[in-house]
Amino acid sequence: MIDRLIAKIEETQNPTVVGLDPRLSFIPKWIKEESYEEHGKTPKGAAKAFLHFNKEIIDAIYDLIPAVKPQIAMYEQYGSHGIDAYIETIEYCKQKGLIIIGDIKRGDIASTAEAYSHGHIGKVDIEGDRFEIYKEDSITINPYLGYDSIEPFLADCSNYDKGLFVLVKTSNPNSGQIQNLEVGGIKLYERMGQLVSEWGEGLIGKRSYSSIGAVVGATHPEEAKNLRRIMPHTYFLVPGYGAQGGTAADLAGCFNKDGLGAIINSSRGIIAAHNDKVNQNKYTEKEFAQAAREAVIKMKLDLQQVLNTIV
Ligand SMILES: O=C(O)c1cc(=O)[nH]c(=O)n1[C@@H]1O[C@H](COP(=O)(O)O)[C@@H](O)[C@H]1O
Repeated sequence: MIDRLIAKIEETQNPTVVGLDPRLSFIPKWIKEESYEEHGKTPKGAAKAFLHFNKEIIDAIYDLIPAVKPQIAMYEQYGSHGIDAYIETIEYCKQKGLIIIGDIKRGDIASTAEAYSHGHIGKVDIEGDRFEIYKEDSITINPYLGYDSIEPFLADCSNYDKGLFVLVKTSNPNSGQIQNLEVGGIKLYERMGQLVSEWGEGLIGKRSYSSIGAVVGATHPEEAKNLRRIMPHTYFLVPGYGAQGGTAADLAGCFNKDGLGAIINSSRGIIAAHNDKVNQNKYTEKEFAQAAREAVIKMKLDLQQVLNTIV
């Protein structure tokens, strides 16, 4: 998976992943009204509005970016219709050649983890016939139950060229309550960084990076720099840029000297750019996808400036 992701990052010259985290408040009124008219003001109406919104956003930006990260919670809350919208969003993005990082943050063990793995990145077996269900290329995993919550995914990563992004140092304000505790003379997130690096050793690709990556928040630049040193062969998925306050200056420590090593996520900053205060009155309701495209271009320039200081 990691070699495919790096190839797409190089092709687009853009280490950006756009988070597809739709909310009804971001969706233009005309899309919601069309959907409610056909499907009612119901979970189905909401899920169909998400799908329409996502497709227009993807049409406007797919040529500029290597990857998308749909956040499953936004869809799952609407039950089976939401899950259908999640799956159809992934299929649409795959048709456009994008790498899919499913933000599912699973964290169970043993046979339960194996079921998550088969459903999301492997295949499910029904009486000897095999089916791909969600079709992500990579998924986010919570590792704080230990190796038993990682190991069941490794076979599918290897068999189907898939990957994981494992939470190491998360972007949220209170992540330090647990992740920065001292354990055996180092911080817990540092220990987790060592472990994720070890767990990924069997899945190193041609470009010397592992398909087992790490989630490292842009909002904690010192910790990111520290982790970059601890885990040189681990790709970082970096959320927290933009809406959560992470800036370009905070990102330099996430990259390696080769200009690789990190892919930066922005969700609201791109897909809700038309609602952003700085863009007030700049876009009509019909121009939301154009607003997303312009936000991607702005982010790309911002990231290129960071990369210019590194390589
Ligand atoms: O795993 C993630 O993607 C993630 C980890 C983390 O530490 N912080 C974090 O914000 N995220 C996700 O990244 C996205 C951030 O969205 P914005 O703040 O709107 O850019 C959401 O989907 C979060 O669930």
